[in-house]
Amino acid sequence: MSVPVRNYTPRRVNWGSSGESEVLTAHTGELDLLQQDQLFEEIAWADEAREPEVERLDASQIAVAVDQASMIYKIRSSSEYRNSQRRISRQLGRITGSGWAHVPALQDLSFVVRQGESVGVIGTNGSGKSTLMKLLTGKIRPTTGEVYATSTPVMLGVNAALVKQLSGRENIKLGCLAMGLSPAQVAEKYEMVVELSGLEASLNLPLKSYSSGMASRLQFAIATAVDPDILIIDEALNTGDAQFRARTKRRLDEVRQQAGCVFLVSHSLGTIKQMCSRVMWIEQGRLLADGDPEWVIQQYQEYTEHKSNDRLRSAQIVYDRTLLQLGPVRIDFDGGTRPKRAG
Ligand SMILES: Nc1ncnc2c1ncn2[C@@H]1O[C@H](COP(=O)(O)OP(=O)(O)OP(=O)(O)O)[C@@H](O)[C@H]1O
Repeated sequence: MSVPVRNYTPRRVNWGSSGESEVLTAHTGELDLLQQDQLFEEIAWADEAREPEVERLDASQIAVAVDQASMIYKIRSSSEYRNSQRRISRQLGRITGSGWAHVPALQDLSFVVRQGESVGVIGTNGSGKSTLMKLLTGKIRPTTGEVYATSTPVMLGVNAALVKQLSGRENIKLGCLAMGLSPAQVAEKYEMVVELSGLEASLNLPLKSYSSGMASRLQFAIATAVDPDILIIDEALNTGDAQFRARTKRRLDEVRQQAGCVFLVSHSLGTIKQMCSRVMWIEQGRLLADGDPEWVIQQYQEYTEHKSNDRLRSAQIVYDRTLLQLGPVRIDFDGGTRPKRAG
């Protein structure tokens, strides 16, 4: 059975005051026309409905499929804000049922990740990376669209519970049991976890004597004991030294070889380059780039450099130019091949 994935490629780009426009197709050399100093006035989808390209995929190779997923958080507005606006808000509230604010976090994301891929996820603060990971684990449901996963992804964050009063050894055993391993499986995995943590010399000490980097390493080592099909790592590797990263890479390679896939969310571009075969850049809630790590990271660095020097227009140009190169994906499933929904 197979899952067709459709690529809609045409987009219309208008730039300059002359109102020139040209339909560009993603993945063509025409994009060279767009030099960095050109001003983009507008980027919009081409209105013309073109026959989509259909790429045939084997469903057994798919780990995760995200289909036009958007996420809007609905939160209560702060009381100070409500108080300062009381008179107006009371009147408005009568009409709109207010007191609630809507925070858009992700907009219309579609992509497919295959078994064996290691995907780096980058983006500036608040761009939507963690929200996407929460969608993948099923912790939250998308406001619109759908997220599918062939098995429940295991999220490894820096906040996994460790007990401060217990030793490293006891934490390994407890942590593995808490993740659902049987005592026999814990015994089987124990040495691997110890080796991966690289903390042999400190394992008899209580956890409260560990540095935050040591604690993160232990968390990481414990979490990878479960051989998850889909592993999500959120920032946990940043604190590790070069030796730890080398060991981690070996373990992640093993996880991938066991037909799994790995998502690594990190602000450490060096770690991402070292570990990942594919990089997604999420910015302002949109999937801006998805592909070769070197290329995506280069665009991202250019963008953040402009931003940090307050060159907002230039940053916007990099944003628009990068978005142009992304071939949007639309997902259709054949009957019976749909993986289960995440969550
Ligand atoms: N529980 C929540 N309720 C309301 N808004 C939220 C919630 N979680 C995240 N947001 C908002 O959603 C947007 C995306 O946040 P998210 O945490 O996904 O970004 P991020 O890329 O992981 O950021 P960072 O790199 O700083 O960790 C932000 O505007 C954030 O304020």
